[in-house]
Amino acid sequence: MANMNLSIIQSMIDALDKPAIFIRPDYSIQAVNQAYLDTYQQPVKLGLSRCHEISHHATEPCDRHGEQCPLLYCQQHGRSSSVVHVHHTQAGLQHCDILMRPVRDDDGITLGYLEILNKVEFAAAGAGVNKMVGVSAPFNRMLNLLNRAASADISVLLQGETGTGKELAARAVHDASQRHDKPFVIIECTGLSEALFESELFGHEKGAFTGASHAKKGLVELANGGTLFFDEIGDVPLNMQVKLLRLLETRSFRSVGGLQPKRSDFRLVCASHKNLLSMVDAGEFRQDLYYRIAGFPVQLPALRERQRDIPLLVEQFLLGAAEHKQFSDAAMQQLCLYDYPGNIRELKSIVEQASLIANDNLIQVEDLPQMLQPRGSEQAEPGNSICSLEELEKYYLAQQCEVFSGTFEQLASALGVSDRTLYRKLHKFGLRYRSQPQ
Ligand SMILES: Nc1ncnc2c1ncn2[C@@H]1O[C@H](COP(=O)(O)OP(=O)(O)OP(=O)(O)O)[C@@H](O)[C@H]1O
Repeated sequence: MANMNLSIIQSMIDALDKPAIFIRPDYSIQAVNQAYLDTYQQPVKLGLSRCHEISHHATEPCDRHGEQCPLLYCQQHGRSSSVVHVHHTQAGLQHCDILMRPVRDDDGITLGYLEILNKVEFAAAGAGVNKMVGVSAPFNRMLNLLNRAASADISVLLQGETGTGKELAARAVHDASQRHDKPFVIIECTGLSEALFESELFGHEKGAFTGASHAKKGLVELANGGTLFFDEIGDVPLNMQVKLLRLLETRSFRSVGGLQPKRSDFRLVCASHKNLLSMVDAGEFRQDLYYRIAGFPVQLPALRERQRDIPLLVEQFLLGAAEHKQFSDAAMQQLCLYDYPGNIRELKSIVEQASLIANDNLIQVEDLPQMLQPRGSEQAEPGNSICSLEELEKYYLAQQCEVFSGTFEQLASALGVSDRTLYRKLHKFGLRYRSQPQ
């Protein structure tokens, strides 16, 4: 590449305050800025060092290790790519949101790729800190979406089964947004009566109703400048949905007993474990409200879709429950095989229970709750955990859904089954492959 072009690119990345490099299609780093050099441990030799050697300490590109390679995506699709990877940095393992763009000359010839890195501060690849913990591909894909949503002021809808971390994700969006130093206000929608709904949300004036001895600000007003989080929005009854819609459309409201309209400037985040679109179809949720709240929908993966994160989460929860204890290999295997209908919350409670039950520092299979005991364990040797072939099949499928990088059809073919059979098996085990047809 002409030196002229390279010096322009160098000046361009020098102007960025985020770590950035310019790489060639063979992954070699041609230009690097100071922020990048400060972030990573390995020294960069221009023209020789390859990006994956610096960020992953790996001799091969990321896609050989089951991660989506942003450079490959740019090459295949001719457009920018964005993905979250876990990198080796001076500060240890860290989630980085990578934005990669092809750089072309005046004739449209691709000169190379610009890679800009953005640390995902609200996630952790190791236990010990109060952050969203995980390293699996479905978890990293979710981080990528949360990070993107956080930087805009768009309304975010978090959908996922109970206990998948929706409230934690809502806080992460707030903490990573420009509103992070303003209030984060939670509205728990389950079980709110109409009267409570209005006075909780909009506040009331003195004497507005019996017992209103003083005026009280509502949650909407308290959230001014910050984020308003509606947890379990699917539980808001239809007659209250109209009032909610009006608030969201105008950002203005009237307190109970008040005459003057008030305004509040808030960022909206909603969560639901129910499928809101099905509720719209069933006439249980207003369609106009759905489109108002679902500016940026994010699906949180179930724990059974991110089995790789279980040992890390277990370590995290042991730190809070019994720091000196650990699970035996057989017990950890059982933990990884279980379904977790209650997701991360259930895992946390299982870890807390088992660590209390274990008499010594090594938590054994026998210390786990009944539903995690291997089938037929009455006949099995103590500590010898045999799992059924069906469990093994589910475990293997869940792993492949996480690491396989091809299409749904390619996954079926790699597993030696038809598309229909794969679809049926995934459905049976409550699993989903990311590019699975609906
Ligand atoms: N990635 C994670 N790392 C560590 N802890 C997590 C993670 N995700 C969730 N948790 C923990 O799991 C528990 C459940 O999380 P949370 O309350 O955010 O789930 P939820 O989806 O909002 O649940 P619900 O649908 O029941 O309201 C909490 O104790 C939370 O701290």
